[in-house]
Amino acid sequence: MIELRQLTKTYGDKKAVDGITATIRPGVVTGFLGPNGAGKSTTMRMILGLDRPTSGTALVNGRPYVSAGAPLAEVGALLDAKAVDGGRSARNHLLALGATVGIGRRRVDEVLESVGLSEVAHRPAKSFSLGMGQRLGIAAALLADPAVLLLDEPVNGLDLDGIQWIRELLRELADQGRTVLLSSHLMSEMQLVADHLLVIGQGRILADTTIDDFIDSDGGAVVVVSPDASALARLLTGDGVTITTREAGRFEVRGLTASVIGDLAFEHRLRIHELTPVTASLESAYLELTRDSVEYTATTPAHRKAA
Ligand SMILES: Nc1ncnc2c1ncn2[C@@H]1O[C@H](COP(=O)(O)OP(=O)(O)OP(=O)(O)O)[C@@H](O)[C@H]1O
Repeated sequence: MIELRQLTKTYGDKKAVDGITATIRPGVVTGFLGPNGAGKSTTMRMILGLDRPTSGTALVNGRPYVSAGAPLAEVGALLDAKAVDGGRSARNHLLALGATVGIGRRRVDEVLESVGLSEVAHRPAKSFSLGMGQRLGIAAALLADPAVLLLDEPVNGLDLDGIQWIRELLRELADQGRTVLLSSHLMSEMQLVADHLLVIGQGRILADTTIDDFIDSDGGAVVVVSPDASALARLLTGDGVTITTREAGRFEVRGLTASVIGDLAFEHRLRIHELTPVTASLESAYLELTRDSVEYTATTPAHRKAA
């Protein structure tokens, strides 16, 4: 179990993590999600004692991780899959790591087998593809059989097969009663692997919920294409209705059904060329939730609200 209580990290006048309180439970895969710069890595570093909180606490199994007796056996972490001596073989890398906590060949070979690297175990790590490197990083995290796993962007760069593999592995680890926390800024990947979501934006919690409830919280939207878009958007604007202009003549409405929009347009003699309900998806719920907290955005017009 990981417990965050009012966890805060300030760099200069920037709050990278701003009073996060959450409990990450054993037995489920928790996805830690947020746009670039949201504070995910900083939070994970504080959990691992690699960064000191400005205030608040991060506890692993009831105490700060730095004070854990056998750190490798307490928390398995993948923070940077490239942090490997590339000249060493995968097996030697794990043997060297294992030697620090009395883990020998048998366990190393077992872990190599479980991440599917047995056949390339003698190849130098620098010859590994991105996906193989991620597998090696995960092998290192699993080595001492920890009860808590913390994986930063573990599916980054993996192909669909690799993502499937991680999903099954994480499910198995959670089913064994472990605490599994993994971060990503991509909802599409998270949707495939997590049961529970902790969503942050600009250092603050935006959602702490199951994936199913997260999807349900998004009522879906209706896409409207109309040559009278401005007049129609003005007509539809009201309490509980959100209108987002995607491009000239096309906007998205939340809070009204397609039939209500169609009837209103008809009554006011406004033309509609397209009226399409969009089923709620995790991706759309996520984009909606984090829209105002995206720190680095390439284009703004797509998110502009209609007048
Ligand atoms: N050592 C540091 N010094 C100053 N600012 C920092 C430092 N580390 C992180 N930050 C800032 O804190 C904020 C949170 O960064 P962090 O890396 O935790 O975000 P993230 O959610 O992991 O992002 P990404 O998805 O891009 O990895 C960012 O604005 C970042 O620029």
